[in-house]
Parts: sequence; C-alpha cells; structure tokens
Amino acid sequence: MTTISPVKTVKESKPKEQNSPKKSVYLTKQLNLWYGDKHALKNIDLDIKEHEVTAIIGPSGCGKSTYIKTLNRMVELVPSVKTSGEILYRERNIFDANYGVEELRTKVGMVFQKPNPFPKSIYDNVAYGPRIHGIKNKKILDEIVEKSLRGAAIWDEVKDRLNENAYSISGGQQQRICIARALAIEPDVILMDEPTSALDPISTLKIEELVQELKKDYSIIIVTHNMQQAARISDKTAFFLNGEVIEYDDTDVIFSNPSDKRTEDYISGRFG
Ligand SMILES: Nc1ncnc2c1ncn2[C@@H]1O[C@H](COP(=O)(O)OP(=O)(O)OP(=O)(O)O)[C@@H](O)[C@H]1O
Repeated sequence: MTTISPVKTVKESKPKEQNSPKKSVYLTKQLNLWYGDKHALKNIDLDIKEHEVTAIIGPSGCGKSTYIKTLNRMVELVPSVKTSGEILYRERNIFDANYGVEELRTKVGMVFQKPNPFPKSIYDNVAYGPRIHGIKNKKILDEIVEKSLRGAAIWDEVKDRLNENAYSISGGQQQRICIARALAIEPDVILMDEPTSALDPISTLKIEELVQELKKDYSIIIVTHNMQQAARISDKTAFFLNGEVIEYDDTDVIFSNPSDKRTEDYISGRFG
C-alpha cells in the first residue's frame, strides 16, 4: 500500500508526551446533525485533547466543515439545522439552553479558508475583538495588537504599516492578520477551516510553522484537504466519510498503519 509518511519538515520531532494525560478540550458524544432532511453528521464520537493539533480529513462533502462549524455553533446560522447528541467544551455541553453562544466564541477563535480581514487598518483588524469586549485604553490595545501580531509571526512584517488597510498586504500576510485577530481575544481553541488552501507554498509553510508554535498555548482543530499537511502538522487525525468518523487516532498511525480499509484507500489516493 502507498502511504504518506508523516515527515516533520516543520519540526523534527514532537514534544515529549507529558506524564499526566492531556485533558479533553472538546468531547463529542453521539453527535448527529441534519440540514433539513440531509443527515450530514452521524453519531460522531471524538475526544479532542488540549494543546494538540487535530486534523480533520476526508473527501469533499463528508462533513468536515459542518463539524468544525458545530464546535463554535456557527452552523446554527443555517435555519434548517437540527442536532442531537452532545458536545462538551471543557466539560460543559455547548447545546445547553443557558450556554451563551457569545461566551463560547470568546473561547473559540476561527480562521477561514479565504483570508477575510475587515476593510480596516491592520491595527483595527486586530483591535476589533478587544474593543468589542470593552477595552478602550490605547496603551492596552497597543499591547494586545503587538502581542497578537507577534503571536501570528507577522509583527516584523507589518509593524511600520499598522495604519495601512489590511487589503494592502499579500494573501498569506492577510491570513496571518486573521490569525492575529483570533489571538487578540485570547482564545482557548483555534478552529481552522482549510486555512492554507488559498495560499502559495511559502505562505502555507509559514502558517504550518505557526500552527506548530501556537499549539503550545492553544488547542488547534484544522480541516485540511491536504494529506501531507495533516501528516506534517497534526498530532491526531480524524478521517470523515459520508458524515461518519471512520477512524481517529495518532496521525502517525493513520498515515502509516490505519486500521480501516477505507482510511487506507483514502490516504493512498484511491478516492476523494
Ligand atoms: N447549508 C447547507 N444546507 C444544506 N446542506 C448542506 C449545507 N452545508 C453543507 N451541506 C451538505 O452537508 C454535507 C457536508 O458538507 P460539508 O461542507 O460539511 O462537507 P466538507 O467535508 O467540509 O466538504 P468540502 O471538503 O467540499 O468543503 C454535504 O453533503 C453538503 O452538501
């Protein structure tokens, strides 16, 4: 069988496993989701750990985006959506009636497929979330903006152009501004929906390196069509097919010794 070896171009080896077991950041139990009659997610069980990069892979239409948009309840913007089951974020069910969606979204940032900065200055893009949360003090905002841009590995490139429109920089830089904008609210989790699919290879590599850095402080869940990318940057991989999780394991295992024939067929390029 042809397999993709999990070559670590970004870092040569994974950090040593800690002695204590990692905590769950998201525990999904028997999640089902329907768009009207379309049963898009079927009995999903996934235990996603903190300070790991979890990759969601699978062919087009298998439910990857739907799943990560369920994690921050963005999917509820589609009126026909119905769900059953539970998603525990830090042990609280996000579907509980008294769980405010705004509260959840202060903990969970999201980065989309196409860089989507606001038509504002670089500074105002990053300061946007903190301002919404009531921070007005210029010195504090300056500090947050610098820290977030440094965290997104783009400070040096934009520090002299903070007042320029975010559209004036390259797509790869815009994507890092979007990551900085997500970091500015000090999230716990960052959801990434194919964040490099619109980027050139060098910008892609920068984002991949950044993801490796960010997992020290955040938990990252990334949807990707790019299996080499999943193999390079993730700790765990979930393979979705037709709305089901077929296999979820250490990335090394998924790419070198999957237990399900369908996973093997997918990663060796036989379909999808
Ligand atoms: N708003 C919607 N209304 C109805 N059906 C939808 C909606 N969004 C997605 N679907 C359907 O749900 C299924 C899962 O879609 P989803 O976008 O989650 O897949 P995906 O794995 O992310 O696909 P891709 O890799 O192409 O982005 C598909 O059959 C899709 O057509």
